[in-house]
Amino acid sequence: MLSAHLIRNLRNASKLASVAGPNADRIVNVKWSDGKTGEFPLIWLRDTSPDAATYTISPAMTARNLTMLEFDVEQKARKLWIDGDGDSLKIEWDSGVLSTFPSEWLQMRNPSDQEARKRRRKVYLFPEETWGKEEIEKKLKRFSHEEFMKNDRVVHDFLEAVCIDGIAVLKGAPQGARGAIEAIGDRIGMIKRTHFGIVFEVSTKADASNMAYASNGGLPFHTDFPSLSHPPQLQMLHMLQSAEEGGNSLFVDGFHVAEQLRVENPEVFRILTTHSMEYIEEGYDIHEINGKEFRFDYDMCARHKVIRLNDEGKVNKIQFGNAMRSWFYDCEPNQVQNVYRAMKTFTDHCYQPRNVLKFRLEDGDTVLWANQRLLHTRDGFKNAPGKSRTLTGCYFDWDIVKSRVRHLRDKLELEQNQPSA
Ligand SMILES: C[N+](C)(C)CCCC(=O)O
Ligand SMILES: O=C(O)CCC(=O)C(=O)O
Ligand SMILES: [Fe+2]
Repeated sequence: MLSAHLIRNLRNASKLASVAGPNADRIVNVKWSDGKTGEFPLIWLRDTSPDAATYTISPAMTARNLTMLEFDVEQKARKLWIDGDGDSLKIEWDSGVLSTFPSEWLQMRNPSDQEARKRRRKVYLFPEETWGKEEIEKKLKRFSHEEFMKNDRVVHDFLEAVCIDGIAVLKGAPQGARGAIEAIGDRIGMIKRTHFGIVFEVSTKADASNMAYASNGGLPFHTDFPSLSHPPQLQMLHMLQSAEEGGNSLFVDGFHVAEQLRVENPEVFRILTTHSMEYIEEGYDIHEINGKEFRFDYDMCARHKVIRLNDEGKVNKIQFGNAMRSWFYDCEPNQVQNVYRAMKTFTDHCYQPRNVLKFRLEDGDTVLWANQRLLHTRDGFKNAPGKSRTLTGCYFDWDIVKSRVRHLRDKLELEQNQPSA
């Protein structure tokens, strides 16, 4: 569904004035009464025609009925005309199918309108705004846990903040309430299960399966699970019992650090974006599933770059963790020293005070962040007598988180909502 706001804007816009073509490139040219124009590929108009023969649209599904196997990509139109006093474009196809395209439907999707294309790209929710310490301290968004649990708008705003800043905080769940992480997880959608279970507990334990469980010490900056080729994209931690002293949470925006290196140390940037590094994680974790203890043995191994770039050269993934880094470099021995220098410089940048966000999770606070973008850690801590610092945590993937944001934009009729079919 389209937001009332968007529909109003488009309705107010203008009427269709004329249609011409298709031309030799099979483009249909449309003009609106306010002078705007649109170039619509004929075959695209057939393929996306908003009619019941072309699409099945029900509350449970939006899907195209046409199959590519049977679809004639050279098909022609018998007749094209502007109908209803400029309200719609009508096309009668050779096959006999009749399509009706409302004026606002065409404006919204106009492939030759740069604004329409720009608006559509926002549907992927990739508006990352990278940050250093100063920026994030000003804009880090904190929401009330209680409001999050009962108000959909808060769920939307919280998750949207995570899309943009890569991190946001929920304050003040009922203290010591086990189950808070599951309840938040249910509000978001689906928790991503890993070899540490659905929900894990961070506390100092015997036979630790991870460095975070091994001592009250601090940890080095890391992303979780560099041992995986597809590590969870988001991580959440909820503080059940905070330490008496220390145990602060630290975050650094890996995308920001990567961009700094690109400018300030191009050789290090080159090595980290071209040389793959291997990570291993061998051991077992005992966790609970449906009230029963479950032992999972694993032998994880993955190889990837610390900084991964997409096809356009934009930084789109950070993965690094010193605890799981392996011994294998798969390069000539004389290159290894420089790989170490690069990892060292990357780490030094992560720790530079201009880059680090540090705060304390109080009992009942929760933080959700982008695990393939931010590196995180905690500093060492001292427990209050008879108490043990304890957090619970879980993971998510972007598809679920972003789906929730889009769904809420639709349900709450927010301005940013976009059409599906
Ligand atoms: C938080 N925990 C222990 C469930 C997983 C940590 C993964 C890592 O150290 O990379
Ligand atoms: O103890 C903490 O605050 C965080 C530990 C950690 O790195 C994790 O749970 O992934
Ligand atoms: Fe971690």
